[in-house]
Amino acid sequence: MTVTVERPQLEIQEHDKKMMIQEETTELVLDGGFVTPNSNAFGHTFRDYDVESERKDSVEEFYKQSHIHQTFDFVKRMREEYGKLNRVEMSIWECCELLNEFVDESDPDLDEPQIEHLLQTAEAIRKDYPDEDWLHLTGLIHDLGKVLLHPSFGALPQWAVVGDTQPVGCGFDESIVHHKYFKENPDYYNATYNTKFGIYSEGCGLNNVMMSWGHDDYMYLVAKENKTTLPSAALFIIRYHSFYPLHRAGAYMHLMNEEDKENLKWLHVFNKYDLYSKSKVRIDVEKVKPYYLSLIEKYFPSKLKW
Ligand SMILES: O[C@H]1[C@H](O)[C@@H](O)[C@H](O)[C@@H](O)[C@H]1O
Ligand SMILES: [Fe+2]
Ligand SMILES: [Fe+2]
Repeated sequence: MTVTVERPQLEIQEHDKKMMIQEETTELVLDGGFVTPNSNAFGHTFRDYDVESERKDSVEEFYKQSHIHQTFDFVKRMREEYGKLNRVEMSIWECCELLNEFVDESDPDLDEPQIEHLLQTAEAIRKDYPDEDWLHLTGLIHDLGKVLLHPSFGALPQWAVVGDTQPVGCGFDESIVHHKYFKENPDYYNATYNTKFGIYSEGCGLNNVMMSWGHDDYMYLVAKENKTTLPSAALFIIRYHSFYPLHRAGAYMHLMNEEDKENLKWLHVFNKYDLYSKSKVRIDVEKVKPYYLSLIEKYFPSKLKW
């Protein structure tokens, strides 16, 4: 398996050298030294949705439900409803703690509580990019939108919160995991939606594209409406990190504008840590907490509307 990542705005010669070496070795050494493992916590390659494993059937059932129910109308309703941000007031850290009880049913690679995943991602980035504090914080918060699973957010079903995302309002690309279940989605037969562009146009910009509803778009809304000072690349990462059809398979590129293309470079960097830092190695929460609290204070108000 070869993973190609572009490290934006930085000298890439060193990186290129490593990429050449990695072809010869079994483990992939990338960027500042993060070693991407060959197999996940269950001993399989990452994001293999077909391999027989203890999570295979439940993950497939998850995508079946998701693909049936994520329609254009559903997404529109959810964006309007949850965009009000009138449910809870809490800090970023309080939200991290709320996630402790949830396990993501869409994930073939991880069955740990979500707070572990947040810290594993953030800490892995921090090692390789010590100066990009905004990217550390992005790692910590990128999945906070999964609080939609919590009773105080209406306890949404997993299919309305997690899993990969894709645009609605245009055709479903073949690269989407378990694509066949879209045949049970009414939009699949809607002539306005089921073409390459659907209701969109060439280069219209992802900001104008409605994405299937879940933790990405929700957390983007929370961060933006609460006036975070994080850079636009951070908001882009939060909003599209589950858009694997785009950032992994290269689908839907025709909808991107120039700004999206710039931001996509950082999403590629981020994705490696999001995906490959998933492991059974625990992080000492109390030890790293002061550092992350200082970042939260730098980039967010003390209480946010959710
Ligand atoms: O199963 C995972 C998980 O839900 C992640 O949080 C999401 O970002 C991924 O796209 C998805 O495949
Ligand atoms: Fe996620
Ligand atoms: Fe994640």
